[in-house]
Amino acid sequence: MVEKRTPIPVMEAIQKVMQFAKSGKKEIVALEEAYGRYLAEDLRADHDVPPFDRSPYDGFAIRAADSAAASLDHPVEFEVIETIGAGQVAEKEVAPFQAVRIMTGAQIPNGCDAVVMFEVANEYERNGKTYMSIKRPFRPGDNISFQGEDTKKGEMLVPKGTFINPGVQALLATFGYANVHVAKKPKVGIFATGSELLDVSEPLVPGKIRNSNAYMIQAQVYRIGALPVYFGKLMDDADRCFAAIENVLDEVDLLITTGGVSVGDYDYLPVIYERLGAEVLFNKVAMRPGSVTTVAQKEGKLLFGLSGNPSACYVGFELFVRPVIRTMLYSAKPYLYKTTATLLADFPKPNPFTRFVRSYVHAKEGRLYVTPVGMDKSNIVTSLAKANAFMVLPGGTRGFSKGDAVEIWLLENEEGSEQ
Ligand SMILES: Nc1nc2c(c(=O)[nH]1)N[C@H]1C(S)=C(S)[C@@H](COP(=O)(O)OP(=O)(O)OC[C@H]3O[C@@H](n4cnc5c(N)ncnc54)[C@H](O)[C@@H]3O)O[C@H]1N2
Ligand code: MOO
Repeated sequence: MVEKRTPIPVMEAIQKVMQFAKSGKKEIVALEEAYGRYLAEDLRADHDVPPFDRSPYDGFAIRAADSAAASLDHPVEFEVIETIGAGQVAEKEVAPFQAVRIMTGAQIPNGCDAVVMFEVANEYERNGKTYMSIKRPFRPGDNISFQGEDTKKGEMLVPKGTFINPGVQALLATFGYANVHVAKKPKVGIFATGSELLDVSEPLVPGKIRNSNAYMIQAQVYRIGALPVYFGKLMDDADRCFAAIENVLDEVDLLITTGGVSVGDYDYLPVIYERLGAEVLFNKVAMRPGSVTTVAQKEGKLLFGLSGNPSACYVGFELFVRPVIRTMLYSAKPYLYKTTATLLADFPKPNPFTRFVRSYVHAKEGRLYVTPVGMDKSNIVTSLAKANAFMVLPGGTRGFSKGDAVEIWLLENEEGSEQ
């Protein structure tokens, strides 16, 4: 007799898994190697940026008060006493009605409090001296890039868990972080199970199919910033599966298997979890696809038994594995980014279980629209290639119609959600 499994709600299943999600290890990398990693420490500004008042334009630094009487009819004249470029500091004291020729990025000379752009000044020579005149007054602070206007000392720069994108990279360089603490990439072990599986380069023979899950899961692992370790495929043989899995368990931070979790004669994962002495957290979830997703833990290490069916496998990864890995990478928002969109086609299927429909989301005139892609069955591969989101239809609902507002979870958004 085949055991009868009781499905648990998706959110409950996610919570059960997340009880075992904890922050991962850290390592130090050189800033130039840090792109694409996740910060493992909060970074605060240890100085102001800009670190001094500076000129945002090429022009003349003046004392604004001297320009008060300037008008079209009565220009005010300044003697230009020196020139400074970015990286140089003025050497002379600026007296009333004197100016310093200043280039973009140079420190504002002591006593000066405004910059006149070259374009609005008239520069000329007289008796071997340089002068410039202006035809309007300037206020203190005009055309000054102030110390600390970007960031003040002590402010939070980037919290831990931040994805180091080119902008973050620039910020870290600005503050002198030549080396940064990043999350060590969790090692994710992967086995594909099934005697029907062929390698990608093998020709098709009757009854066999190519192993697509291994490649898909490795890419999903890379996409969220972890390191896949593919151990190959396993035949449907309980003893050999057990030995292979037990053998690698110490080497990885978590383990994913695909296939073999349903109730068929060759679905050996339940047997293997038992032999390993692992606690099964659940073996049936009220979701489609991926209802057979099984998760077990052994001494806190999570073992994800994802479905063999490609779409079910994909969904199981994004729902259960992703938030665990993102938590290991210090993210406070480890879940797929959630928002709503307008449905562009009728979706008449009823939803006894929560349904995750592989969909394509696009924006038009400031609104998001969602279209289901391909067939909505768990063995379908083509829909995965077109999907950039899941349309999430709650369990217990009937069909949905074109024009309905529906929940969507974005697959390619770097920013995640808290829940
Ligand atoms: N009597 C029942 N049968 C099934 C049930 C059920 O509740 N009662 N659930 C069905 C559902 S839903 C799903 S989903 C599948 C899940 O089966 P498994 O996760 O145990 O996976 P397998 O049986 O090993 O394979 C399913 C399917 O996927 C193909 N496959 C497997 N591995 C790969 C791979 N690496 N790359 C590409 N395709 C793969 C495999 O050939 C099968 O066609 O069970 C239903 N049955
Ligand atoms: O687990 Mo199956 O994927 O519900 O279709």
